[in-house]
Amino acid sequence: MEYATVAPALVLVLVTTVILAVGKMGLFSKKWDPRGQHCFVTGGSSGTGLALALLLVKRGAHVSIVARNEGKLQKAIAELEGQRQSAEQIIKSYSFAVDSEAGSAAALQAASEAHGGRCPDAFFLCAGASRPSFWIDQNEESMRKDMDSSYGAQAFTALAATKEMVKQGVKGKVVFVSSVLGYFSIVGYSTYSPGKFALRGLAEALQSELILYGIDVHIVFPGTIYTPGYETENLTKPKVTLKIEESDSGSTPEYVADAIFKGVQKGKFHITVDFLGHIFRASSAGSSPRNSYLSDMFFALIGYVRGFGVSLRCRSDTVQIALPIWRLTVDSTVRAHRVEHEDYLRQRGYTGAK
Ligand SMILES: NC(=O)C1=CN([C@@H]2O[C@H](COP(=O)(O)OP(=O)(O)OC[C@H]3O[C@@H](n4cnc5c(N)ncnc54)[C@H](OP(=O)(O)O)[C@@H]3O)[C@@H](O)[C@H]2O)C=CC1
Ligand SMILES: CCCCCCCCCCCCCCCC(=O)[C@@H](N)CO
Repeated sequence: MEYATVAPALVLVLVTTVILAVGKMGLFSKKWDPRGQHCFVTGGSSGTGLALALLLVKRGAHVSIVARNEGKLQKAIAELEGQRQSAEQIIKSYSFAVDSEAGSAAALQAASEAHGGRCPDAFFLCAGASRPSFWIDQNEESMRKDMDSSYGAQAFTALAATKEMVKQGVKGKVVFVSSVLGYFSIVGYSTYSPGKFALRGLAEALQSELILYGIDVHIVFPGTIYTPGYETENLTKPKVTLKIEESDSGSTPEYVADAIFKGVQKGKFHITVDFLGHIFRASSAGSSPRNSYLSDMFFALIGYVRGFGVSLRCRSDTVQIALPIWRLTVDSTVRAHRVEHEDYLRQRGYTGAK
């Protein structure tokens, strides 16, 4: 191609990139301030939800936490009270199961009553649970149940919240908490990942549709978080799943809460909290709204090299190139587990004795 035709094209690409990048920096937009706002946090009695509720209380927000277990809620409220910034702050807990529209609407109504009937300004949907186990052990009931605790525990609250915000003309925020397992998956998560992927689908539809009402939508994709929920899931997690997860260094709930808050403040749509998350976000973004075109390009490049690593597998199983080859090592870890798994299948009566 002639220099005369390539040069203008390159300049055009460069100018467009700079315009998009500067536009996304949000230099001229005002950051969200939770002070005096009513924040509704589901799953606020434990782990990430509790850390987020604490952060919001420290920043002067009115906070309502929702979860099922009353004892855990009371303990959390004592912690939140300890961080109160002013006597005016309304800090309350509500015991409801939020994996149905009725439960979510009832929780929302109860929380609104403390504010003269006005619905909350921001919804942080942290409720959820995972129960890692082999696919072979599932049945229709367990699949539906796990879809309820991954997808339903957030989707129905989003529905109830949207209806109320629209009715009252509140231009609020809805923040979903998915997982990096909403971008990819591994052995053991066949009933959890689908719900976390589904949350992405829902968030993308709502990011578009709720523009109609001036409601902002965000979705978070954290890796391992050291929480009570994580401790519980590890009690039954297949060994091979634990092994693969060793390569994820994990984060504290406080670190994740801080990253969620900053992401929301900056108006990011897909919020990832660590390097691992950034790579998976950039390499599975498709045509989802982007945060930063420049840094996404960098992370996507690493993602691309990862793709290259996977294609090498066709020729040899032994090629090893640091990080890009991660996916390869996952498959070989699973393959190495086959012999042990055959015993498992026999013990459970799935296959006959040899
Ligand atoms: N920990 C991790 O490694 C990761 C977690 N995540 C996601 O982050 C979110 C928070 O997890 P984590 O920080 O570990 O929190 P925990 O598992 O420690 O706590 C979960 C909270 O959600 C509440 N909850 C669960 N189901 C319901 C329900 N149906 N109705 C109402 N409340 C409910 C629990 O209270 P109660 O049981 O009393 O109702 C509790 O307050 C979840 O959505 C999880 O999937 C994402 C990536 C990694
Ligand atoms: C590009 C190469 C990077 C290499 C490192 C990748 C390691 C990923 C391992 C899997 C992490 C699983 C996190 C689960 C979080 C979660 O949602 C559950 N704890 C359920 O609560």
